[in-house]
Parts: sequence; C-alpha cells; structure tokens
Amino acid sequence: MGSDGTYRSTFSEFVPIQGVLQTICPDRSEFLNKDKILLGSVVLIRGTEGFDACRGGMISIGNFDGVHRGHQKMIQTLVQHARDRQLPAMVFTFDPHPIHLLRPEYAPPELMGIEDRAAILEQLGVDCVIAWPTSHDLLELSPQEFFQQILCDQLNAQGLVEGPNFYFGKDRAGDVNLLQTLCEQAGMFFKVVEPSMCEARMISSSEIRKAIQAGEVDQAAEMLGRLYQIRGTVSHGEARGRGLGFPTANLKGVQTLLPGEGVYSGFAVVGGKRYPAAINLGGNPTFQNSEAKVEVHLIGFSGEIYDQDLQVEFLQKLRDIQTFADVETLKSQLAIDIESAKKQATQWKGLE
Ligand SMILES: Cc1cc2nc3c(=O)[nH]c(=O)nc-3n(C[C@H](O)[C@H](O)[C@H](O)COP(=O)(O)O)c2cc1C
Ligand SMILES: Nc1ncnc2c1ncn2[C@@H]1O[C@H](COP(=O)(O)OP(=O)(O)O)[C@@H](O)[C@H]1O
Repeated sequence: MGSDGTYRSTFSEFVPIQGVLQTICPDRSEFLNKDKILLGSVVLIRGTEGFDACRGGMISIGNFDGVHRGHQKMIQTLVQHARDRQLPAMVFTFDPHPIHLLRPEYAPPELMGIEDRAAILEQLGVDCVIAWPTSHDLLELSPQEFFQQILCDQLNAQGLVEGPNFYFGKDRAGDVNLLQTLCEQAGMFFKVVEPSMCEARMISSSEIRKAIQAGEVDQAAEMLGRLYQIRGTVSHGEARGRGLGFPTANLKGVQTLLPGEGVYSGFAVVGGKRYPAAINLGGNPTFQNSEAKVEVHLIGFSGEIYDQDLQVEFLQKLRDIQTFADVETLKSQLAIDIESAKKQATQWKGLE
C-alpha cells in the first residue's frame, strides 16, 4: 500500500518502447514521452514487440467484448491474485478476434472497441492490456506451442486466471484441464473462475448480443452491469424533426452492434453533458422512408450539435416503430414517448 492507502506494486515501472506502447487515456498521453510509466496507468500494447515492458505478470486471456459481469468477476480474481503476489495484472486479447481470419462471414459486430474495453479493464485494476495481432501462424499453434511460445517464452507468465469455457490453440483444442496440467508442469499458478449467471443463463458476450438484437436492452444491461452504449457522430438528416417540434440528432459511423428496430428510452451524452433521450432506431415509415437510421431526441436540450461525437445509452424498448395515419397522430405519440423516456431516465437508479 502507498502512503495514501492506494495499491503500489513493487513492479513499479514500465519501460515503453516508442511507438509500441500506447496509453489509452488522453490525459495520460504525457507518459508517452517519458521513459517510465507507473504501474496502475493501464497500458494498451498493440504489436508483438515491447513485451519486455510487462513480462512476468498474472494473465487472463480472452476477447472480453462488453467486459460483462462474468468478465468482471474473473478480472477481480485476477487482480486480487496479482496483488497478493506483487505482480502486474495483465489481459491478453487477440486483435482482431480470430473469427475475422477463420470465418469472417460469421464475425458478429462487437459490443465495444478495444480502447473502451481497456478503459473498463483499467477501472477493474488491470495494469496492462495486450492486443496481440492475430495471424494465421498464431492460429496454427497447438495448445502446447501456444502455451510455451507465447505465455512462457514471450510473456514469462507467472499465473493464469480463466473462465470454465476457455479454449486455446489450433481448433480450440486446449481446454482448462489441459491448461491446468501445463501450468502445474511449469510451476505456474492457475485458477478457473466459476461462471456468472443471469436468471439461469450463463452470461456471455453472445447472450448479450442476442438480447440487444432482440431489443432487450434492459436484459443486456443486467448482464453487462452497465447500460449498453453506442457512439457516433451527429450528421444532417432531412431537417424534418424540427418542424415536428421534436428535433432528432442523426447518428452516423456507429462501429458496434445496434439494438433491434424500435423506439427506446435512454440517455445521450454530448459535450460532456448527459441528457435523458428518446431514440428511434429504424426508418420513418410515416414518411415513406425505410432507410434505417439512429435518431436521438435529447430531452431538455436546444442548440446545434452537428458533427459532434454523441454517445447513447439504452434503458428500455418502449415500442415498435409504427406507420401513423397522419403527422398529428405521430406527433401525439412522440410526446407520449418523450414523457415515458423522461420518466424512466429520471427514475433510473443504476444497476445493483
Ligand atoms: C422517440 C421517437 C419515436 C419515433 N417513432 C416513429 C414511428 O413510430 N414511426 C415513424 O414513421 N417515425 C418515427 N419517428 C421518426 C420521425 O418520423 C423522425 O424523427 C422525423 O421524420 C425526423 O427525421 P429527420 O431527423 O430526418 O428530420 C420517431 C422519432 C422519435 C424521436
Ligand atoms: N433536443 C434536441 N435533440 C436533438 N437534436 C437537437 C435538439 N435540439 C436541437 N437539436 C439540433 O437539431 C438537429 C436535428 O434537427 P432535425 O430537424 O431533426 O434535423 P436533421 O434532420 O438534420 O437531424 C440536431 O442534429 C441538433 O443539431
């Protein structure tokens, strides 16, 4: 413990190699120009060089898409065991996910990008996130070769913490039983963390994707341990919303999974401020427009936010999109939606 009561590891310094280590938080960019980075500022490493900086840690391997409640429990265990041994807690992730090389047509949209994952992992106490470039050569390694060449030789891993459904090596041939044996032989610590459940279902990134696609964003939030969010840039639409009395910011460039079509309650964050929001995901059939859009009405906001970054958090699906007989009926329904969204956002106390 440091004098201020916070954790300080004896593994206190990283020696970054310029251009290889990247700090993930803009306010840490100052570290890039120094030759030492304090442990505790998570480092996102892209590339296969520069590992000298963070060898000898306790490691969890995985994709960690969404960093859901199951991941969180695993990472808490990882951090606790790393701290007990005065070692850095490290996450090893493949970039991109192996499915993009093996069966790209089945690659699902991500729940969050690597920077967002690393930021949440940091909040959980992780010291270093490695985004290892996925290659066909890497995916050809047998479980034993992967263990020896990557975990032992490259990373000098001191221990591993995984979930029960972890597989590794070519064709996912290695499981936790094999990993246990390999760790024992290498004199390495190994722990399997019990799966986290949500109403009898094991929490997984794919369950969360299914819930989001089905519009069950509240279920997804339960599994994630936070509201599901997307981000994009506000672009110009048909400038019809203002005339209706309900301007909507049209979001473009969303890189992650979109919830299923419908009208949702939630929050929108722009310029560092958070507003309750009513969100329309889909077309405007009342105006014979079927183009799928992401439209966000920020409740209690006025002004221009074109070209600004906007983040949307989803609370609940309110209804399906409808084709209204006339504009007045649409406007009456919009007023009701906005009232419901406002009420839900105001009453929202967060997740337990
Ligand atoms: C909360 C909300 C619910 C909406 N529901 C519907 C709907 O059920 N049917 C529909 O045709 N359009 C719906 N809209 C979309 C409006 O038709 C759309 O905001 C309007 O056409 C403005 O488009 P613009 O941003 O291109 O100007 C909804 C918009 C919001 C904000
Ligand atoms: N409360 C609000 N919610 C969303 N956008 C708003 C709001 N107040 C003002 N705006 C501005 O109005 C724009 C949306 O107006 P709208 O008439 O729907 O035009 P467009 O079709 O270009 O989206 C937004 O991009 C934003 O710049």
